[in-house]
Amino acid sequence: MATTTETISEYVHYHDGGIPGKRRVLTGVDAKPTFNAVPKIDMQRIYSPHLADRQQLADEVGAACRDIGFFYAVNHGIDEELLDQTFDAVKKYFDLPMEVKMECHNQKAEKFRGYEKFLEGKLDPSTRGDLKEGFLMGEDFTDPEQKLSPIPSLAATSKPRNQWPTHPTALFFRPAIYNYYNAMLSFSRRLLRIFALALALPEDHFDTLTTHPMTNVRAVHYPPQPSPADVGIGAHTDFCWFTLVCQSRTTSPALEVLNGNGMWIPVDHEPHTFVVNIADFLKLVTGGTWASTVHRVRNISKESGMGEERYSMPFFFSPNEDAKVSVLERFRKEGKEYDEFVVGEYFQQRLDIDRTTHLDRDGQVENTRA
Ligand SMILES: O=C(O)CCC(=O)C(=O)O
Ligand SMILES: [Fe+2]
Repeated sequence: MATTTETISEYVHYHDGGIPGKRRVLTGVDAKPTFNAVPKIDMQRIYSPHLADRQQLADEVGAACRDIGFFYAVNHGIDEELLDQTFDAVKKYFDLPMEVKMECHNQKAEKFRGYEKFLEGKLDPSTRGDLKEGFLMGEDFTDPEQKLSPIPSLAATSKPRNQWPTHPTALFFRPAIYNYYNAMLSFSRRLLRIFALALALPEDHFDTLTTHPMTNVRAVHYPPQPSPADVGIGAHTDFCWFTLVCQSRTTSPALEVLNGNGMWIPVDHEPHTFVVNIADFLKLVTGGTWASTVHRVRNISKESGMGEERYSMPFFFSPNEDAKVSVLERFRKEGKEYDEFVVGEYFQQRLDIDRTTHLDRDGQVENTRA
């Protein structure tokens, strides 16, 4: 992908729903109407006691979810100091010696929770691997910080899932990540209600599906990439309901979003905002009306002479692991059958695919969805 994504290339390659896809690059008279920027949406109305305000916000959010699949959430109400402190903790964690980080190597955990080494992820098999290191945590009924009671139908959830460092120099990390996680979780629950309104559903429509949601924070460190052939994270769509990303400042934009003409649109750092993107489950329940848009990260700051380290903190939010979801009534076509699927099973399949698939350059599926 990184090697095939310039505008002179004929196709852009990516992973969509775990399936290799490609999109033709359309220029000149072939170009179709699509987005060329990611809009900023003022989220203050999410806290309004007036439904009319929340509905107005939902209308703006709905248009972005349909036309782009991405938007910046500004004025989101999450304490800016908390975000700065979390970034500080994340930088400090990645600066720790490798042996301290490797105590929690993600290969030791069932759901790849814990520390991921440089080049261990490889979303684009045409590269040498994702030029990033990360730390993944998520829902865990045994972590007291989450104040969750085990759900009888999910016996497995009472086993620990997260791995946390025990080395004295790394103990600061867990509380810092939990401060961020808890703030993001509350905000995400509110945002889901806005999504419901945007889909012309009652505000609480998704609440029963998200009583004990699947969630993840992934702290990521992208060093300046030495070569244009490298990629921080290969082109992909996310497999959750939606993602909120807080990104650190780099002079050159690093996060990029693929538009309908196969062009990469940069998503600059905007201080103290979140980049929100729709992911596969919301695309699925809306019958494809909302876009789970392909994106990637390249930390090209070295090329501009700056050589800045980049950090990001995606928060992934999904329905309950045992929730069954299908295409919403209003997006169904008459006479067509729709399968229901269990969220946790779909999630695990995607996790397995991401770990095992390699793009077969001859066998790719073309996908031209904007
Ligand atoms: O680092 C970023 O800005 C985005 C990361 C991302 O796309 C992901 O982790 O799925
Ligand atoms: Fe992503």
